[in-house]
Amino acid sequence: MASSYPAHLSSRTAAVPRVLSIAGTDPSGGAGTAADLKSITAAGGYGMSVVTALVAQNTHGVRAIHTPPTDFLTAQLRAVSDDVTLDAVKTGMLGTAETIAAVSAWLDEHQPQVLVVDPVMVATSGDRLLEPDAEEAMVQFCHRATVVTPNIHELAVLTGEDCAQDEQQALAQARRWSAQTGVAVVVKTGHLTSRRVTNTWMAPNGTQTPVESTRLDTTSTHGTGCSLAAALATRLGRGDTPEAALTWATGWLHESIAHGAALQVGSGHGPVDHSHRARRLQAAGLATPWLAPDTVPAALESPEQLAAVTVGVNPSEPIHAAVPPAGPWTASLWAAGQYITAQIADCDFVTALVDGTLADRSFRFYLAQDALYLGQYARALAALAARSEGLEAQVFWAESAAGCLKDEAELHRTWLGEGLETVSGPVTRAYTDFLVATALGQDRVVGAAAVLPCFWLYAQTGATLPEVAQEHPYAAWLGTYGDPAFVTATQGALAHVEREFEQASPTARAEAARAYLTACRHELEFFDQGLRIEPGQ
Ligand SMILES: Nc1ncnc2c1ncn2[C@@H]1O[C@H](COP(=O)(O)OP(=O)(O)OP(=O)(O)O)[C@@H](O)[C@H]1O
Ligand SMILES: Cc1ncc(COP(=O)(O)O)c(N)n1
Repeated sequence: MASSYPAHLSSRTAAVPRVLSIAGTDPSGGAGTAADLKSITAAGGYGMSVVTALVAQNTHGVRAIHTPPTDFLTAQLRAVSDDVTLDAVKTGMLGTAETIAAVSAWLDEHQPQVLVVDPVMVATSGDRLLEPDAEEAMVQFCHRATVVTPNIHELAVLTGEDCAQDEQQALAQARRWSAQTGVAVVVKTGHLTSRRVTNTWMAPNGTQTPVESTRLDTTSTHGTGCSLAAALATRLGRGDTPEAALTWATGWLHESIAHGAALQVGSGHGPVDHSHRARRLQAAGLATPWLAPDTVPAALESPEQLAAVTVGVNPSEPIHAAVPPAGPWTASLWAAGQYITAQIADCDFVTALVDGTLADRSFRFYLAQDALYLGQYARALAALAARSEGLEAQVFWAESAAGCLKDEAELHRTWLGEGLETVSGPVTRAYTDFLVATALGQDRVVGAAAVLPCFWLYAQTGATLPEVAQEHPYAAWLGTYGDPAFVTATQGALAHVEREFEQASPTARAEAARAYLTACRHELEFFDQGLRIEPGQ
């Protein structure tokens, strides 16, 4: 693949690439220049915009198009290029043959290193955005591109063939056209009906790099083509390889589409949420302490005092514990931690795992971190065994530690194979360091409370998972949650924590409650980290 890509591109890196969008407007903010600028920003670039046409449109469709004189278009283009070095240019709606000619004339003098052409012809609403007599000019214009991003209808126009009926036909059309023109094509199957949506980078030498994602059942797809092309231009302008750039753009767009409906913008085909990832990562990066100093009283005399602790927003209905508490102390731990149990059940990672839309890379990262986690969790359990006095407790924690190490080995054997990630991410490391330090260095009740959420919340997740079809991509993994031996182990852990609480001092109990709530939060972070990795690196 690298051999089919101009060498100067893969050797360049621009920290914040300067990216120009040349496109039409959408005052409702979902497509055109608005989508491009949001996408360029989301992809890590500095966005600039030259307007080809003013389009009166919203989520229902186009009402009117006003095309400013081409002289004015040229003036805009020159104003930018006289002053700013461009790392990438993306074109969208060009509208008329005159506009295409003006942009072509400017490109003759300012050929950028990356030119992504989205050959916009017809909007999602069915409205034409390119005059019919400009189609041939658009086809010729595409020859200038580094890569073109047609949907299957536009690909048919480019190639002069009938619209592809399936992905193989689309790939074959793109392969022929790319070989003839020397221009790469991103073949998009968004307009087909298969469960997977694949964006494939087709290089002129016929090399194909497919990037898979899952089809989302949503009407929030206004501007998806614009957004994909603008994000792709930005990542290429940054110096990413085509594979890395397309993987990033596809993964980011998937998240943006998935959360588009929540924006509640318009009543037609709504926009995608370009900023969802940025907002999510910003929230994940906040350094606010998880527990305010006075959340848990300094001493806990009774379980009722603990049950009354409120950390976050509790669910309106109390959550039923699939593995019941072993007594009043563990019942009050459950009550105090419900706000986080609810968040785990609703978190994006678990939701995507269950509906099958989780990216394979995120899943594999999670598994690798899980194996690393188990190796350290076993140490925390072994520390509890070493510090326990009664034989039964000693055997229970030691057997749990051994069970963990067996599970870790099994994870490697069955799921991970050789040569996968062997370094703990910061989220895993923070959790395991906390567990090991607590189990070794604090009162035993505190260590026992800290290791409990891993038993209890995992068992809860397992018990509340819906049945999934056999062809579900993660069916086999989801099946492992149902292991009855794990429920028995959780019951054992609950019984020991209950006993430790009964025997502990009020101040040690308070510390143990804090450790339990902190570990619950670590559980949430542990799932969520799978969505914080950078795709396409
Ligand atoms: N329902 C969906 N589920 C998941 N991803 C989607 C969906 N619809 C679109 N996409 C993503 O958006 C990309 C572009 O969408 P599409 O194939 O519809 O292009 P387009 O027709 O050029 O877009 P537009 O209609 O905005 O001009 C797809 O390649 C895919 O990555
Ligand atoms: C200015 C402009 N450019 C492109 C599109 C295509 O986007 P979609 O097909 O999603 O409506 C659009 N509607 N408006």
